[in-house]
Amino acid sequence: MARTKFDRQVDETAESVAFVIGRFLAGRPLRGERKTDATFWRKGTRVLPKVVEGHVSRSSYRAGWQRLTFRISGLAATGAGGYWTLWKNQDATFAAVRDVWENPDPAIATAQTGGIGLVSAAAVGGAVYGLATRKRREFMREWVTPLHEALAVPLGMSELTDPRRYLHIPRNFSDDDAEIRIDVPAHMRFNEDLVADLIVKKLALENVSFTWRRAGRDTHVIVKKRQAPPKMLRLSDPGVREILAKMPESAPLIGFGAGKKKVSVDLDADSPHVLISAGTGGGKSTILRTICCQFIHNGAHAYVLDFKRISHTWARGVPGVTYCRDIAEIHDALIRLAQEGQRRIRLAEQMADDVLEREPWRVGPRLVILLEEVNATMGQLKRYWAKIRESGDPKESPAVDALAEILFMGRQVRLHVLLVAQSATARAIGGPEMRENFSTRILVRYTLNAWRMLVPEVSPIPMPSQHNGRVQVVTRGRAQETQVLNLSNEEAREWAMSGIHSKGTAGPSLHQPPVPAAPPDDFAGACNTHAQEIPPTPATEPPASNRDLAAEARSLTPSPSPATPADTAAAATSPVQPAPADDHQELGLREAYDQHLSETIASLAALRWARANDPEFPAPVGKRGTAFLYRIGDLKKWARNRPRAATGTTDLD
Ligand SMILES: Nc1ncnc2c1ncn2[C@@H]1O[C@H](COP(=O)(O)OP(=O)(O)OP(=O)(O)O)[C@@H](O)[C@H]1O
Repeated sequence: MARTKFDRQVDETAESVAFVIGRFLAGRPLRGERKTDATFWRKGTRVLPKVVEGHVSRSSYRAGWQRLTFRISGLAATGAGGYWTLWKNQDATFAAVRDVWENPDPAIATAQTGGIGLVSAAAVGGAVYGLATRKRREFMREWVTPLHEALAVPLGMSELTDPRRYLHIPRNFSDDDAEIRIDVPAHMRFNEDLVADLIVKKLALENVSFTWRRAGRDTHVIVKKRQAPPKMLRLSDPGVREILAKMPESAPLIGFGAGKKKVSVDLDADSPHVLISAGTGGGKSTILRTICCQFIHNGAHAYVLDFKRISHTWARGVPGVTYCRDIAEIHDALIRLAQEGQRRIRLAEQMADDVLEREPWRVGPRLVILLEEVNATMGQLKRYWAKIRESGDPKESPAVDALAEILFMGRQVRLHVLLVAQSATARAIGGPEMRENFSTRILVRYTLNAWRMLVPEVSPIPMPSQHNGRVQVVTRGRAQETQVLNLSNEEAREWAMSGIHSKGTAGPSLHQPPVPAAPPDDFAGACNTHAQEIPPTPATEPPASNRDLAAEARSLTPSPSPATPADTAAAATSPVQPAPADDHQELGLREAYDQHLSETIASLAALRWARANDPEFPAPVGKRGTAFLYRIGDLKKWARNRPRAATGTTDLD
């Protein structure tokens, strides 16, 4: 008997139903098409090469038994639910349906209220979920997905494969004992070296080992750190003190990299300035302490511009350190330092190139400026200037300009800024071009945005480590993971004081003493009478350089001054000398400063600051227009008698 079309359709349908049931029970995809290499017992790790487009759902990676369990549970739950509502409680169900049918308004109102509640809950839940998974998404976007995109083709895998299925990368993969596992296809058609190279480059790894397993079905590679920097580095560790002592004068040790490799920053060879970017508690003060005490040990002079006032207690009273705590001091110090830089440039211009090359110390001793919390300090400097500036003064803070000027000065002037920023935005450091002046950058617990902004030339971004003291030191376009030498306050102090400055002499300050007769623009000459000579720096700095130390001998901070011979003479003679005739002159503050006080007071800004803040400041004796007039004799007397810094340190404590 001939089969009708209907019979054939029945057969085909029965066959399809049988297949679906078979697939259902076998835990295979119900549509029949296998998309991944998952089997009944094993989860899938990758999409099959024949699948070239379309979405591959998560369930496609599940093992057959998992799918079967899921399906049976689903069926059982549906069956039980149906039985409960439609069979066991059928009267109640029908009554409820009838009520809704006859009087739908309450049900609609409940649904509306419930809907609004549900939508609100979903929105809040979505926002919370978004925040909670932000780090994971960033991790996928920055490291896992790019690695997958690089590896899929070389490994002969479909690019549709979900990277999480075969790239097992822990979130803390930069930790010393972290282990990365990558499941690779069992076929032998890929190049191990190429794959290893891609992994190193895409995850920005250093010093890692690869352990391949190609035999059998569980084929994978394990990537682990072969050599990591030490977990902790202290001065008391064997050999560290000796290494520190042998470091070149221009290149203090920052710490150790992988394999105990010394990591240092050479201010003469690499970059004259160093940028340190770290969040609070990231170890900024430790890094500065470590670097700075080595410079002082070797004869440099440090200017600690510490708006927070207590970041570097180790440096208090250390010879060769000028500690500027309040904003007026920082303002003045920056201006003076820029002036000193200009003086050095002029001096360098007069020297033959080869002399400058051979004897760089001739321009003066190394001056290291520690600028803490640049973001906050820049803001304070601007506000301070807005408060003290008078009509006719430039709008921009001269101290901010002075910092920019110092940063642009070359390494020949031996003025170095160690600049610390919690978030070193281009604006905070004076514009994006300023970033170029820091060819050495130290980043700690950075965000990806901070890295992109500060180190755009190094990509991919190394995973930041949470380990205390673990930083990335970037020089010449290369990032080195480094464990920073952790010196305690006492050790840093001891190291700073055990070097050149320990030879019984105090370091100079930026103070200009109240002695007359120095030409106003001769910074060095003006200070010679005040500065104490620093003993020669062994090997690196011949004695000749020290004569220039007078150049720095101006203080911006008031504190009682021990009597140097010059000071004593000035102090002894000044009060008893009869006031010259012009002491009766009445002048505005600017004229008074320009004509009479520029030798005594660090800057016009300092004079204005004193007027606003010092209760001893002389009262005006008249007015010209809107400007107050002061008696010159009064101002000179006040300038002579005001408290000022001790020679060698401007530490107020
Ligand atoms: N090199 C290091 N080795 C070991 N631990 C370190 C190191 N550097 C910093 N730490 C740890 O981190 C802590 C904070 O360091 P530090 O005070 O230098 O950070 P900071 O960024 O200056 O902090 P803040 O912003 O609060 O001033 C230290 O007390 C120490 O425990």
